[in-house]
Amino acid sequence: MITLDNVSFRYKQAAENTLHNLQVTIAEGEVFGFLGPSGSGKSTTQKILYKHLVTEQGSVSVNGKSLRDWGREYYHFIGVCFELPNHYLRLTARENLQFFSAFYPQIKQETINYWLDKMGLLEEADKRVSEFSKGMKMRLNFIRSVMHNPAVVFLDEPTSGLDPGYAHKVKEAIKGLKQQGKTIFLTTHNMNDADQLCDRVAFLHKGHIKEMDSPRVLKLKYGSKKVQVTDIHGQAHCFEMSDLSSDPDFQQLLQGNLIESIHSEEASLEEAFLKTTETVQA
Ligand SMILES: Nc1ncnc2c1ncn2[C@@H]1O[C@H](COP(=O)(O)OP(=O)(O)OP(=O)(O)O)[C@@H](O)[C@H]1O
Repeated sequence: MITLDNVSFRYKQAAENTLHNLQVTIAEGEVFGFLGPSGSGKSTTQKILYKHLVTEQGSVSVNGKSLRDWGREYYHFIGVCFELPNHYLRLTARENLQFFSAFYPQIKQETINYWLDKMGLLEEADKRVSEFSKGMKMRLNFIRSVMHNPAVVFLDEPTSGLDPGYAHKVKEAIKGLKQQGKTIFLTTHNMNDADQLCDRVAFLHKGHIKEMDSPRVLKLKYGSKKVQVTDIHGQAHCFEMSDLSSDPDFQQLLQGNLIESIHSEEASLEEAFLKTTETVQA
C-alpha cells in the first residue's frame, strides 16, 4: 500500500541528508510503527508521505501510484492526525468538524456524532474548543483525521497528553480501523502503544532504518527475560531468566528458602529500541 524506495532527503541549507536510503513496504491493512529518538527524521518522513515535502531522491508510492501522480484526491484517500492540533478555537467541536467535513462531501452528521461519541466528546460537542483541555483537542484531532473514512491514516503521537482511559479509547479506535482494513502509519515515542498496536515497527536512527520487524521478533532478538525476586527481608533482586539454574545468588536464595515472591518479566520493546538506537544514557 505504501512504498518508500531508496528515499533520501536533505533540507535546503542543511549540510547533510536528514533521511538516508529508506526502503519500506507497508502492506494494505498493516499497522506500521515508525519509532525513533527525537530528531531522527520521523516527522520529515511523514511530511514526505503526506506531500508537504518533496524529495528528488528515491520514490514514494501509495496504492500503487507515485506520489507525484496523486492530485488533490490524495487527501480524500489519506487521513492525517498531526501531533499538535490546530483547531478553530472560537468554534465549537462540532462546528470545527462541520467546517472540515465540507471538504469531503460524503461525511454525514451521523458519522460526526458517531466519532464524537466514540471519542467521549459528544456531551462537549457544542462547547468552544478554546475551553477544551489538551487531551480533548487531541481526541478532536483524531476524529478529524478519520471521519472521511480514509484508506490510509497517518497518526503522529495520537495518545500524547491523554489520560489512560482516553488513551485506551484511541487505541481501541485504532484497532477498529485496522479491523476495517485501513493501513495505519503510526509515529510514536510510546513503546507500549507500538507493542500493543503494530504489526511491524521500524527503528529510525539519524535518518537510517536500523531495524524493521514485528515487535515480537525484535523483543526476542534484543530483549532479555528477567526474574524479579523479593527475599524474606524485603530486598529486591533481578536475575536473567536464562542464568537461573547456574546463578549462585539465586540458588542460595532458593535453597535457603529465602524467597518471598518471584515474578518473571517479558523482554520489552523499549529495551530493543534503546539497544538498537543507542540512546541508553551512560
Ligand atoms: N525545516 C527544517 N530545516 C532544516 N532542518 C530541519 C527542518 N526540520 C527538521 N530539520 C532537522 O531534521 C532532523 C529530523 O527532524 P524531524 O523533525 O524529522 O525529527 P523527529 O524524529 O520527528 O523528531 P521529534 O521526535 O523530536 O519530533 C533534525 O535534525 C531537525 O533539526
